[in-house]
Amino acid sequence: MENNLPVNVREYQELAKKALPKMAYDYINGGAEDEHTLRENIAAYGRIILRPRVLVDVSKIDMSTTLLGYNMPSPIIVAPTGGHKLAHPEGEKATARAAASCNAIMVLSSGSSYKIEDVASSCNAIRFYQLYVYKWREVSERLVRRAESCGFKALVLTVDTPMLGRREADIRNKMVFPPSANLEELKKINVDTTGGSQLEGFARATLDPSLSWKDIEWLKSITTMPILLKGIAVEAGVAGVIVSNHGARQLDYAPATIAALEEVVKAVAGAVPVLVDGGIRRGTDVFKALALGARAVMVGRPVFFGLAARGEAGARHVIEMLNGELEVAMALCGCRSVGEITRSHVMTEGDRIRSLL
Ligand SMILES: Cc1cc2nc3c(=O)[nH]c(=O)nc-3n(C[C@H](O)[C@H](O)[C@H](O)COP(=O)(O)O)c2cc1C
Ligand SMILES: CC(C)CC(=O)C(=O)O
Repeated sequence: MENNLPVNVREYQELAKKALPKMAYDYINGGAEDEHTLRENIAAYGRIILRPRVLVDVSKIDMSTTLLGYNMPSPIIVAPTGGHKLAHPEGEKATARAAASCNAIMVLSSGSSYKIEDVASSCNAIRFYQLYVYKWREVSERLVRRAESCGFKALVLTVDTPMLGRREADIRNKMVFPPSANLEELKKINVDTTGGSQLEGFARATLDPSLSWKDIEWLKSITTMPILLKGIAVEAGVAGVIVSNHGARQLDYAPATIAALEEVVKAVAGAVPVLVDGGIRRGTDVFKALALGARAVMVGRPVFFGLAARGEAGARHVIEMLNGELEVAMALCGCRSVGEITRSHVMTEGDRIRSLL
């Protein structure tokens, strides 16, 4: 197999499907309800066309950028996804090493299989921590403090999950989530599993559905880390926003993220960086997101599939492939740096409709 490595993210997905038990694959791959948004997250990228420039000297391509003052060799970040032990016994430690070897920022999920401290000590890297707010604020507060003392550089507050979306495959499979090492103190909570998915029952029992704007102030009061809001379209005195629909796992019929990006970028008007995730499977997708105003992108399932198929090496290869594809896309579009990727390098559906009027 090592001589016959996958050449794109889709091939990793096929390998992951073969390697994983159905329950794990369905959990990772699935979306909410009709999975309309799940299909749209990808399809909407397909409707954006690139407009290349030629006869530009592209012998040197620089994909580097910055986020919150940190240098990144490329604008690709590993999105927070929970339960990496579902994919590999080394779980988030393997993912962290894969990201670190590419100098890519990884966002560690609140639902990680491994402890914050174990991931932090597994390798040296810039890491962010994704936070869920639990009904017991002190539980979240302790997580924030642990992440901060382990050297995590920013908090990614997920705001689209006051409760879990209805993932029907998980309900059918009676999905059981691997224990989250950081949430030991929530183990004793009574979880009602009559709905089918144990994860959904756990989320209902523990996540705080009252989370609202005022809680951003609370979070600021307990940490000096900058806060990025994930799953959102407005800004509230935070360090950045991430246009995300949680990989289409929460509200079905929410817009495809790439279709919502430009509007958010306009509203934020340069005050803070805007990131996007959901449906990125190609370097050209990253290029399109940057052209529409994203500072950086996050990828979720592709890295998870790489981890499932080939462990740390697979996760690393997925990041490398996406970087390589982005480099080719930039060269073939005549862009030598991310700063040279502009709005005029893409034609969206909206542009096409307007051009017909
Ligand atoms: C298996 C899985 C687990 C996830 N777990 C989390 C999580 O714990 N916290 C979170 O904020 N987002 C979570 N997400 C959402 C991702 O951070 C991200 O928004 C999404 O995966 C991006 O879409 P993509 O998978 O198409 O790249 C999860 C997504 C997947 C697929
Ligand atoms: C509830 C988390 C542990 C995982 C999550 O956010 C997800 O499955 O989308």
